[in-house]
Amino acid sequence: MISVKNLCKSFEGYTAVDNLCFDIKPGEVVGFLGPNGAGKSTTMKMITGFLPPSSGDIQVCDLSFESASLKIKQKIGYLPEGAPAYGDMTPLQFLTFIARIRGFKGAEKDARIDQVVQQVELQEVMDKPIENLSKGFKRRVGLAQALIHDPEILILDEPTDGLDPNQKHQVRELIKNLAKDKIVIISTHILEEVTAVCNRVMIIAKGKLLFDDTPNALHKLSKYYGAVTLHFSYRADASELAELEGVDSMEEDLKTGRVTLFPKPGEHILHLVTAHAQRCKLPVDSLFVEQGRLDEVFRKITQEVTE
Ligand SMILES: Nc1ncnc2c1ncn2[C@@H]1O[C@H](COP(=O)(O)OP(=O)(O)OP(=O)(O)O)[C@@H](O)[C@H]1O
Repeated sequence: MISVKNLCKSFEGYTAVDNLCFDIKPGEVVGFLGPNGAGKSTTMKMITGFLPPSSGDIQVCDLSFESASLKIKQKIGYLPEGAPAYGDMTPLQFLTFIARIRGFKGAEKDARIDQVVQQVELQEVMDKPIENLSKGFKRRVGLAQALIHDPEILILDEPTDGLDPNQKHQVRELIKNLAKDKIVIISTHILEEVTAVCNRVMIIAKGKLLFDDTPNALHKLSKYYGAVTLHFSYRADASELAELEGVDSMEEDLKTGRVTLFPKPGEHILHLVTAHAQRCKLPVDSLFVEQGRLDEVFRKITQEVTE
């Protein structure tokens, strides 16, 4: 369990983290979302013990950094932003170095290294200098060092930044497949990532916590949640759709040719829209219920404090 109370961090008078309060329980995969400079990395650095808070309290598994800094650090695996590593070492040398620091020796050390190398699929680059590796492999080396001691808590700062779509998918699968009783905190700029891997979302802007709930609750804040969007194969008169019972309003995107129908509160309009489209033989080539648009919700939530 991580318990954060009234956490603040200032840099020469500038408040980067402003009175954060939250608890995180085992099994939670938390996505930290926020614009550039929101305070995500600074918060992560304080939870890992890398930076001291200006004020406030952090407890990790009922331990505090003042009295049990080392014990806490043993429980945490941390991938800092940019996955820093010693570039002239090979992954084998780097992971051996980290494993020793984490207290592993002999056969146990070798077994831990083998396990993480397989987990993040580093086999083919183990003897190449890290500085010569692609971004994706560098990031995987960073993940491997964070996982080497099988920590209870994993803190990953932008783990998929700069990866290609296949590599992003692999890292997300890896995070999803981690033991279900771990705490995982990831920071990301990719809104879809939170729905892909997280079961809790925190949105931070200007150091303040603005949203803390499930990805589904975030989707529900979108004005598009539950709306029905159609596309016609050629231009057609959609005005009667706006008159259907249960439809509150209609939005037409002239660029894409898409028509979106917004339901009245509490109404489900899919069956009405499909029935009308069939009856009037509208040339519909796609029709779907919107899950909510995260970019719109993110803008709405963060604009209030950034304006
Ligand atoms: N060591 C430092 N000294 C001075 N200011 C700092 C320091 N570290 C962070 N800041 C400032 O604190 C604010 C929060 O930075 P932080 O890196 O935590 O944001 P972030 O949400 O992780 O941003 P990004 O998404 O761009 O990585 C920024 O304005 C940043 O410039």
